[in-house]
Amino acid sequence: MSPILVALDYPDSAAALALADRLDPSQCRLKVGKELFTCAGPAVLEALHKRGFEVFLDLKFHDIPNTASKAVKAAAELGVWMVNVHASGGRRMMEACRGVLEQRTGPNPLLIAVTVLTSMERSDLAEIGLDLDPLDQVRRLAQLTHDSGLDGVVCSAQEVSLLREQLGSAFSLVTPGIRPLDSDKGDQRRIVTPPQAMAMGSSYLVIGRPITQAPDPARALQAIIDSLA
Ligand SMILES: O=C(O)c1cc(=O)[nH]c(=O)n1[C@@H]1O[C@H](COP(=O)(O)O)[C@@H](O)[C@H]1O
Repeated sequence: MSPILVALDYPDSAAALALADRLDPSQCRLKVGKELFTCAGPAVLEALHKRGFEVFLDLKFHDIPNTASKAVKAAAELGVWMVNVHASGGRRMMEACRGVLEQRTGPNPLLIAVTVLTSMERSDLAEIGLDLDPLDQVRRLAQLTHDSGLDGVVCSAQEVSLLREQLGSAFSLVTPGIRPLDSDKGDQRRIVTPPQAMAMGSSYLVIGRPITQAPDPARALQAIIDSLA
């Protein structure tokens, strides 16, 4: 199994399943985010599970502890492999989310927290009142996530080597903002190529448009996997 999580950012389940049918569940996992889940709901997860894929449900819960933790529990009951929250929801929110999973019997998803979105750079942080380098905020939120007992964080691969030193090898580092050299940056800002991201210590690479918008997505995925060898 490769470390690649393909982001199924599609407006309906037909388009998402058409792509899934061109991919091999032994080669990648799939990510279902806000757009697809809002239009297609839990049925699309069931359809992907039936095809043998493990799914990262990326809804980035960010709410009061009671609400966020109940949403995490509902996600766990859908049988997903990974689920996420925003670390900026704070320690009590993250501990409550971990707590509901500990109370369940049966398999639990990996629970990870988004630090600073990979679409943000220093000037974006300044506008929301955080006058600091994204790296410093990522390190702070990753430490808080770790201390709250979660399994890992979402960050840019640009931050991965320092986080590995800070938090050790067992902590999952999930990195979007991945761009092969020949692909468009789009709205992403803190980007890294797939081989660099792996070399720096990413656990998983989240890749959307460089695969889904390619003329032949299965080939684009294979080329990225080959580039990691
Ligand atoms: O949590 C995420 O997956 C995520 C966090 C983040 O900081 N940046 C980020 O791009 N993502 C997601 O990763 C995917 C990246 O897609 P592409 O930019 O098309 O490769 C999208 O589905 C985003 O929602």
